[in-house]
Amino acid sequence: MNPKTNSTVIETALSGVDLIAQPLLNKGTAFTEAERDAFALHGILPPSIGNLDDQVRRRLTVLRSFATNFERYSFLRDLQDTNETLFYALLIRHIEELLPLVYTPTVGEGCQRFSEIWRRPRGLFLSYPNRHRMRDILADPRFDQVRVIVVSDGERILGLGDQGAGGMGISIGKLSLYTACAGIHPASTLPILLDVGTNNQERLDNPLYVGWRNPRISGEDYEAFVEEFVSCIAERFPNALLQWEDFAGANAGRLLARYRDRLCTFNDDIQGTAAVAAGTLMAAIRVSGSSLTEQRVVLVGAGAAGTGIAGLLVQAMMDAGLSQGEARSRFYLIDSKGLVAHGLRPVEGERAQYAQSAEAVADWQLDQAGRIELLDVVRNARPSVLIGVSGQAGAFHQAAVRMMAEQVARPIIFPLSNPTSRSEATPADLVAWTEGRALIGTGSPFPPVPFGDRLIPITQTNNSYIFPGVGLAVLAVHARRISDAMFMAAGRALAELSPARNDSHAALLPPVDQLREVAIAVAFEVARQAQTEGLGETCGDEELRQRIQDLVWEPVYRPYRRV
Ligand SMILES: O=C([O-])CC(=O)C(=O)O
Ligand SMILES: [Mg+2]
Repeated sequence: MNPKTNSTVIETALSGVDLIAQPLLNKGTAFTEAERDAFALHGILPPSIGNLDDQVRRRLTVLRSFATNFERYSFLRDLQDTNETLFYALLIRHIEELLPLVYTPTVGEGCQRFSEIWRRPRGLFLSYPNRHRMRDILADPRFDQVRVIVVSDGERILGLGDQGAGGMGISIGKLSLYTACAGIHPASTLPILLDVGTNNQERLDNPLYVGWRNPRISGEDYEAFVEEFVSCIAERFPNALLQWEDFAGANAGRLLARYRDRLCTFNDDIQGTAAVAAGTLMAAIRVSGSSLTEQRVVLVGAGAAGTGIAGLLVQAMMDAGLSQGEARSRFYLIDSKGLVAHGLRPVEGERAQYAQSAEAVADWQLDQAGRIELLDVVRNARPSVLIGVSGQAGAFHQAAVRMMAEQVARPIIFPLSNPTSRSEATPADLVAWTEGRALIGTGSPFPPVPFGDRLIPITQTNNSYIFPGVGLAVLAVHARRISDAMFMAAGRALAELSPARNDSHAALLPPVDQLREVAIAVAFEVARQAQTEGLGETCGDEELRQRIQDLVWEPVYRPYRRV
């Protein structure tokens, strides 16, 4: 194996079915006559010799013929495990059509039904019963080139909750985007699922379930297991990037805080979501003609993503001149117990920093349960920005959105929960309730919404605009750590690329088919920030551009030489 990044000739000792069985080396019908001679492939392959273009066309035709997106997802997963070059060529050339299959929303169903379609191993399952073998499992020389790892414990998959071992689907999907959007070589990526059991009774009762059939371990056992995992990763991959994905709220924040100074690591749901929300917000306020420091932000969902967004935006407001106290007072966090405010209820954890004071809400209306709900927050706080990371479909209800639209000319509304079924509101409703004035960003993709004689584009405000570029930056300058300022740089770089800069009717973020250009621009700014903070190797801008470019792997068939 060991194909070198973009090297022209690949040397391999494999031949015949062994060569074809390697997804990174397999070319299927595109093996040439000379290669069929040299690698003993005659007879194994049908006689017609094709090429990548033919293969992309053929697969696309088959893909489109399926009845459901889940079948398409499953077909693509199979293709990834049999011919990765073709998988990525297809994905990159048809990214707008395929991204929603490989990633949100369909990846959600892919995780829920993971056991049904499990066929070939991809990535690593590190299960609790195997905890003493972790070091040995990771020692496999197949992983020598690994530079980017995505790990999940499957407890909070998108807004779909605990999927146990099915969470592997999310680690695989995220890493596919590192390759599709940033050109990170597939051989340098490793999806990992920490299988610590599941509390999802449907999974536990399902005879097909492939995970460890046990309730989740928690407390000290869980902490010790994760500690062992991190120690093994730090030892085996001292220069790799470790991305935490879809851990449940309390674990997500705590693990990030514990490990962010020990290795090069970040949590995508906290920091990636925050950066894309901040970048899209900066683009939106330019359209609305207001400034960041004037915004009043209501956040529905006060878990790790919510406090991550608040944290980054508070910092951005402080960079723009507000004091910390002033900046924090602009935020209204709402969780399942209503507004997070002192005097009304116990307030603890990260969210306490953003709790409104008892005086500020003294004469606000409480509901029968003694809570302050969204409608009363909107009535009293008069927000200009409403962001949802709650996983609750319908949380942005008509009365609240209509009231917001009476109070501000261009309400900025981002229902960010995934997949589509968990979006806090549909863009069509938001457009209708605000007479087309809302500036909308959604976590999952939505089609444009017709309004009067125009079509309003709906911006997909998804982490995929951020993390691929962050990964590229880390590799380009061998970053040792990842700071919040690096995510701020990513958000700002993204805002600079907004099509709405030149046309206020355009989308807030570039279209999905420009994700590769976005990743390169984001990588450059993130890498420079790492250099400024002394967290990565320094070099001039020209060299940095070249380093980034040199990392970008293209899915094309390269010639092979037998060794
Ligand atoms: O995967 C996505 O689309 C965004 C994300 O991290 C999440 O919703 O957990
Ligand atoms: Mg996530």
